[in-house]
Amino acid sequence: MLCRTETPSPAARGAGVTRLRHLAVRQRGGAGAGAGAGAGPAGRGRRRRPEMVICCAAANCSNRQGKARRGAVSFHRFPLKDSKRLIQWLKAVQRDNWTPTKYSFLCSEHFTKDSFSKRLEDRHRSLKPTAVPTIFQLVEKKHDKLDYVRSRRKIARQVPVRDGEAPREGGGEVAHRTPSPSQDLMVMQGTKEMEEAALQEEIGLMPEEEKALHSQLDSPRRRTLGDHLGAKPGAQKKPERSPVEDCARGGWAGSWVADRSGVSVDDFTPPASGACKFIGSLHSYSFSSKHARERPSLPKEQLERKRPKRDVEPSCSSHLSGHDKAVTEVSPTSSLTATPQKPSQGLSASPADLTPRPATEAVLGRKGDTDANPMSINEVIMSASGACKLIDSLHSYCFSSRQSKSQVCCLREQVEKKNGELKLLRQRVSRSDSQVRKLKEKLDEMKRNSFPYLNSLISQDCETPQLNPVMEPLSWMLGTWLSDPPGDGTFPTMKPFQYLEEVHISHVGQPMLNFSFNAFHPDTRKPMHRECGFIRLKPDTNKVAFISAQNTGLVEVEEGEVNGQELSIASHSIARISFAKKPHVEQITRKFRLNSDGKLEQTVSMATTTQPMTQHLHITYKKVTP
Ligand code: HEM
Repeated sequence: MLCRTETPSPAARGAGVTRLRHLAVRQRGGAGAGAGAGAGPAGRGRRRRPEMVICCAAANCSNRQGKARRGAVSFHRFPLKDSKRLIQWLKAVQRDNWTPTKYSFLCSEHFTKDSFSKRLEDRHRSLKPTAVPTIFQLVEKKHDKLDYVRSRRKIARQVPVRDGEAPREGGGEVAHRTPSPSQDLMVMQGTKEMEEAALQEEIGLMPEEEKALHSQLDSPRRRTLGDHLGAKPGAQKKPERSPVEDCARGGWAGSWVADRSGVSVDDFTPPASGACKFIGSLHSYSFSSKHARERPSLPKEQLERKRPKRDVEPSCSSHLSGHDKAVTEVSPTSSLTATPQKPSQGLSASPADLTPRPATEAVLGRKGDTDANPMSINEVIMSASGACKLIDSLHSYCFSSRQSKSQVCCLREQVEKKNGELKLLRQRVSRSDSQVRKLKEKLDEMKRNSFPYLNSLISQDCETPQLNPVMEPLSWMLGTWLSDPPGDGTFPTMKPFQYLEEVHISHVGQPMLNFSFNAFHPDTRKPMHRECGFIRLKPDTNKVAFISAQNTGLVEVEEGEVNGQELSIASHSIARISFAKKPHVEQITRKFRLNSDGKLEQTVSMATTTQPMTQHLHITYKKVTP
């Protein structure tokens, strides 16, 4: 008897043993199993299916299918996909080290009347979506495990093993199944890390109280999984908790139920399949809701494609292998009181209330389900125990998908970051270009305002025009010159003085030179004497005309000759303003010479009305522009 009563009173233990007898396997054609109690017309096919008897998982409750008047007691699945409500149920049940599976039921006696939404004509009851069991006869826990083990050992001796198969040591509940070594490996490896990661993620979102409950559920799973991982190779792995296991408390009867050896409490806690069960019961909620709800009828080929390629499958897959083998040998039309769900049903449907149904309906599915074809191996795997397997597949797929998405997100972030940086750079360059454009426009505007003539005329042709050939003999005078050293001023009527002077001699392509002489005080730099005018050459001669206007009101023309790099001229005509200061100048002579050191030298002499021709100025200039 696999029943785990919290308080194994003698009566309860006796009831448990009695219930265990109902676990006898009913396999058509199975020598070791008698005719199934529920075997009906549906059980006449070539394949065999296990029979199951629904029993209540509540402690100290012996209700099972068929015990009471039909319809008097209904059985209801644990809300495995509704983690909040599941926790409420588990709190109410108060079973230690126990995890409900899809084959775990509570009978209607643990619910108040208002927990049921309706009572169908066929006496099936339907729980309200929010229903939580509240009616329990809780008992003390002492001796629980010991009695439980005792009862189980007793049951194990009573349950036949597979047809023609010798009892095995350490076989676990599914004694009649013989997984192959490769199938055994499926429980040894898998997606434990994935499950743990996802588990932690989910638990991390839970309130502390829920975490504690999860921890309570998680603990045996880990221990058992670790034990199995450390098991010797080839040893039979604990199968997924099957209907038999879940019925251990209340009287499951399944064809694979047997325990040939002494078993421990762990045998009835989620074994290697625990991780999967846990996922199936709690953690799978999110994944199944995400994936299965969106794709409730995920084709098996698609599932196979999405399942990670590896030699072994995680968690409950080990016994699934054996289960697979066993199931393929049983009749597809065997009577099943609790119908294995197809993948779509198992994942998309909410934890369905399950009251005993006719065998035919159970095999074919719910009313209206016309899929009466025998299920394939994969379907069966995903049916009888395969919710976990399917969840694992989805889980793994989801996890790997998450990883891929994460990588994609990382890449996308990098690309976006690069794009962002590039965009900023473009903006900066654009701003720079714009600023340069604006500055240039502003500068042009200032030029137009400050030098309207240049802009309108001279600036249109900035290049210096070629010197007119007529002026070539005087080309050595071209340029800007600065006094170096300061000039010397003298005259008999005045004290000697010094002065600074800047000279510009240029041309604009015309047959003449333009000049300006600007004298400044050497100390104060204040402007002093200034004059400007033109120098012309008579074409094809060395005759030069010097035309000057001075700021003193004197206008004069000097003429002379250019010989080499020396120009000697003397006043030809002098005019002045009517109010010019006296003494008036009457004659002027000048001499320009380009010295060997590159300096320009000028000497000015004059005669006034009071003084004979006497040197007034002597100065040398250095050239400051080409
Ligand atoms: C060809 C050009 C120049 C002529 C024809 C000229 C003519 C004269 C004359 C007629 C006088 C008056 C002399 C007197 O009172 O007895 C004079 C004075 C003077 N000149 Fe010139 N001068 C010339 C260039 C310069 C230059 C380039 C300077 C430099 C700063 C200069 C500075 C002076 C000074 C300081 C005096 C004395 C005070 C004055 O009367 O203002 N002269 N000049």
